[in-house]
Amino acid sequence: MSAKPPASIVVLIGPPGSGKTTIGRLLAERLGVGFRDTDADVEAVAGKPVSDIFVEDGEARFRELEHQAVRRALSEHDGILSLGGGAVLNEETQALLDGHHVVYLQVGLADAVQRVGLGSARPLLVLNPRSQLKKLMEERRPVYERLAATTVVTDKREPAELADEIARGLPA
Ligand SMILES: Nc1ncnc2c1ncn2[C@@H]1O[C@H](COP(=O)(O)OP(=O)(O)O)[C@@H](O)[C@H]1O
Ligand SMILES: O=C(O)C1=C[C@@H](OP(=O)(O)O)[C@@H](O)[C@H](O)C1
Ligand SMILES: [Mg+2]
Repeated sequence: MSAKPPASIVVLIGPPGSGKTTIGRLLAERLGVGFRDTDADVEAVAGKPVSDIFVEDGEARFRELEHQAVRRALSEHDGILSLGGGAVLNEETQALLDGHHVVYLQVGLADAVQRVGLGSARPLLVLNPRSQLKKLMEERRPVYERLAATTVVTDKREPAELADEIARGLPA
């Protein structure tokens, strides 16, 4: 019996508010493939929302669960995988992305702030979302750029239009 070939997965990375979850879902619908999101997978394993994991178990525990979620999704899944914005800070997670098609959704500070709003769903952004986002975007930009095969600027553009553009640019 032949071994199963490695799954071909498109991985979306970028800061909070870049649209990874929204565009990943749309892209999967257009391509007729499965969609997974590491935040949803972590929540399913932990049995509680990301914000509760941060408060009750701490960020370090969230990052462990997140790394395990990326590993599991990359080994089981075949389709589109959206990561949480901070997942790529882990060097072991970065290594797992090797061989997959990584798309970086770029967003400027103004659009990102507007998109994440003032909700408490993203615990890192609860206090002063604008300055927190600015800091984490500056710190992470080089990592996103290094890992990406494709970069898509999302400012002032509709998710549907972006999903179409990404679909057209994927390797055959
Ligand atoms: N290109 C876009 N234009 C306008 N709003 C967007 C766009 N992409 C996402 N959004 C909105 O911004 C919010 C955050 O999007 P989400 O997909 O959760 O981002 P991420 O997963 O990267 O944090 C959602 O309310 C979503 O509807
Ligand atoms: O950037 C981050 O460190 C985080 C981003 C969030 O996901 P999104 O990027 O999908 O908002 C979520 O994983 C958690 O709140 C931490
Ligand atoms: Mg998301």
